[in-house]
Parts: sequence; C-alpha cells; structure tokens
Amino acid sequence: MTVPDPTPADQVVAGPEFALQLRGVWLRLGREVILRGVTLDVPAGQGVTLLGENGAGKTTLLRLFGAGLKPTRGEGRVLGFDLRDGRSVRECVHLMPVDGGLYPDLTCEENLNFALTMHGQTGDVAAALRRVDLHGAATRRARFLSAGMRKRLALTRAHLLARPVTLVDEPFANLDDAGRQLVLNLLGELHGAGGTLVVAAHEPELARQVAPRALRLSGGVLAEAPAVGA
Ligand SMILES: Nc1ncnc2c1ncn2[C@@H]1O[C@H](COP(=O)(O)OP(=O)(O)OP(=O)(O)O)[C@@H](O)[C@H]1O
Repeated sequence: MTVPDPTPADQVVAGPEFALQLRGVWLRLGREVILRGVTLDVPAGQGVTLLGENGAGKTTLLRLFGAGLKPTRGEGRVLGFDLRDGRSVRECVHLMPVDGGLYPDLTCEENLNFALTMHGQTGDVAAALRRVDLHGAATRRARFLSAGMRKRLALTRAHLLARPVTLVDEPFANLDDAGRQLVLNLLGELHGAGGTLVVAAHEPELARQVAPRALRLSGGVLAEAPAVGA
C-alpha cells in the first residue's frame, strides 16, 4: 500500500503510527450539531467498528475521514494529512458509502476498471467478480443490479483498491448469509494486509470479527464500547 508523504504536523501530534486522528472536532450540518468535541486516535492497521443509533452521525464521521466534509471546529488528520487537504486524504482513503457509490450507467466490470484506472492501479477484475459471484453479471449496468449485488460489487471494489484506509458504511445490509460471509472474508483480508478499517454497522457481533475495537457515537460524543459479552 503506497501512501504519499505527509506534510509536517502542526497542532495535531501526527505520526505514521496513527491512521486517523481527531482533536476536539465539532461538526455542524445545517442547524444540527453532529459531532461535539470528538477526540480520537486510531493506530495504523487497526480495525474499528463504529456503532450508534439511526441518525447518530456514523455516516457523517466516515464522510469527515474521507474528506467529504470539513470540521466546523477542531483538527483532524488521516495518515498525517490534514483533513482540510482533501486531495491528499482522498489518495489514502476509500469510502464505501451505504448505497455502494457505484456509477449506475457503467457495467460491473466497467465500475471496477474505472476505479482501478482512477487510482493508477491494475487488478484482476474477472477474478474479483467471480469471487463475489457476479461473473454472470459482468456486463450488466449497475443500475440493474439488486441491492445485495450492488453491495457485493462495491465491496469487491474496496478490496481491489486496498487503500491504506478503508471506510465502509453498513457493509452487511441487504446481504444473504453467503454475502455476509464474503464481507467478513474480504474485509478480513484488507485488515490482515495491514489496512486500517472503519466499519459503521448495526451488527456489532459481525463487524467486530474484522474490526475488534468498537466505538459508539451518541449525542455527538464518541466513546469506547465494551467488548462483546463484557
Ligand atoms: N447534508 C445534511 N444536512 C443536514 N443534516 C444532515 C445532512 N446529512 C445528514 N444530516 C443529519 O445528520 C445526522 C446524522 O446522520 P448520519 O447519516 O451521519 O447518521 P447515521 O448514524 O449514519 O445513521 P443511520 O444508522 O441511520 O445510517 C442526522 O440527524 C441527519 O439528519
């Protein structure tokens, strides 16, 4: 996994050992305050499950780490890059949004080839589609896939790209048992290869198999969640 050189740290203590850092981050969307002074250190290579009720702000936090939103107040870094340096952050991060974030008019194989090209990468697209049981739909446009098939395609794209930081929003939704096992296998491989993983999910017992540290967002505050069974 290649990472561009970070700019020198200023207020946040940046170091290559940390993939994600927040210091006193507040985030307001419209009239609503979503994050209230969140501070966080995620060591590189760690797997984090992000929990919270509907509307707690999980997607918002993932978008912040993906440079899709900027803090209203406070500081944050991704692999040493300031969150406000969106271009550098996006080089390091792949965000799989809850709807998959696919191009609806591109076919399955075109979606994967396009993503690889955009990152200057190569990969075995046919094998990737076979692995998630989408080889029969390789030339079908994404708009004509079922919700579960879209999830599988988005997931295999994240796996092919294998960015240093992968953020996934509700990867288990819309999937059958085999699909859920695929999620565990593919995310487990990303994590096993040294990637940092943040999984926003409503299925802590599944997500924590690949992302053991759990954080819960509630009332705009992020706190460590106890281990399963604790
Ligand atoms: N663009 C926006 N403008 C204003 N408010 C927004 C915007 N996007 C999200 N919100 C609000 O931010 C809050 C957090 O939403 P978010 O999608 O981050 O929650 P979530 O924890 O991912 O929820 P879920 O589990 O339902 O997916 C919600 O109250 C939502 O209405």
